[in-house]
Amino acid sequence: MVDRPDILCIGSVLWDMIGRSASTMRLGSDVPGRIIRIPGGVAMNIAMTLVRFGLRPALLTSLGRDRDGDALIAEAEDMGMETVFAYRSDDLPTDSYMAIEGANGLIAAIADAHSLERAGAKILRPLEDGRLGNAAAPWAGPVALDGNLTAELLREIAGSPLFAAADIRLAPASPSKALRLQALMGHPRTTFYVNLEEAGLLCNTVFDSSGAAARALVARGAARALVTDGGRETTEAAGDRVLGRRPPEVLVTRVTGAGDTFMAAHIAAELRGSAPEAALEAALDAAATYVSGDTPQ
Ligand SMILES: Nc1ncnc2c1ncn2[C@@H]1O[C@H](COP(=O)(O)OP(=O)(O)OP(=O)(O)O)[C@@H](O)[C@H]1O
Ligand SMILES: O=c1[nH]cc([C@@H]2O[C@H](CO)[C@@H](O)[C@H]2O)c(=O)[nH]1
Repeated sequence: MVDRPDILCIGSVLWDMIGRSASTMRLGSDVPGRIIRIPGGVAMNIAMTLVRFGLRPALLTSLGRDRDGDALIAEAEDMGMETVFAYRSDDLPTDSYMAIEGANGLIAAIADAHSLERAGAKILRPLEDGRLGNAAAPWAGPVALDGNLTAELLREIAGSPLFAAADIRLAPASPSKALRLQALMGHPRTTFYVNLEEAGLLCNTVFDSSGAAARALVARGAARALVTDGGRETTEAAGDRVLGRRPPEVLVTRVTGAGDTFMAAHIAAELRGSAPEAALEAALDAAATYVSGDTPQ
């Protein structure tokens, strides 16, 4: 018997290959550095952060029946995630992502999430075959949904009875995939977690504050939007309700992963029953602690 997970993480679970160099890099650079392979993909990154906040996430993703897939399953199990609902494909390989980071930041990255895209709705089977729900009694808990899914599958999810009772928390995968999230505009139970740039992409403009961005997302049909803006004010908007809070002032030692930390801490606080103000403050506190480097990565 499988215990009911606290939350479903739906989307990319893959291997990140990250090449890092202390040199400033440009097109054509060939420099010494380090290359590491770590679990990644937006759904996996969110799941890893949710585990840090004491939740047990289940992964709904596509993995090959290959060594890379087996190794990812083992890593996820070790971290305390539920992996039995992951779709294992006989013919599609496990996905991967490759990034080059220089002293001057991310130089370039390629996300090969083709297997996830080709698997399509197969990753959602546990939501309809009774293991996690079915059309008559759909999953009624939280779902972290990742913008690596194709726009077509996201549109299908938006109209599906399988998600009619779900509390959807949506996260973008990359600026180039931000527009895919538009499929969930108008969905009555979807919360968008985006930064200021992603909010601008979704609204086809450039915002100068999270308040303007969150209000604009709601005007475009988002049931709820949380817009972060680094060390500047974060805003939550839902219907007519707008809540803005400034993050605590801290000395920043790392930034990558701040958005995931904010989202996971906010979800965890709400699942504990916190009111909007307390949940937002808990998420900002957790993200501030994270960016100031007080917690292990
Ligand atoms: N300089 C900072 N001071 C305090 N908190 C910060 C700072 N930068 C980021 N944070 C915290 O992290 C949250 C998310 O930051 P940001 O808006 O940069 O997200 P992001 O761009 O999605 O991050 P990521 O680097 O993970 O992609 C902020 O709302 C804030 O709570
Ligand atoms: O298109 C995508 N780009 C990046 C990611 C993931 O985000 C992290 C980097 O920002 C990294 O873990 C990568 O796998 C993804 O899943 N899809």
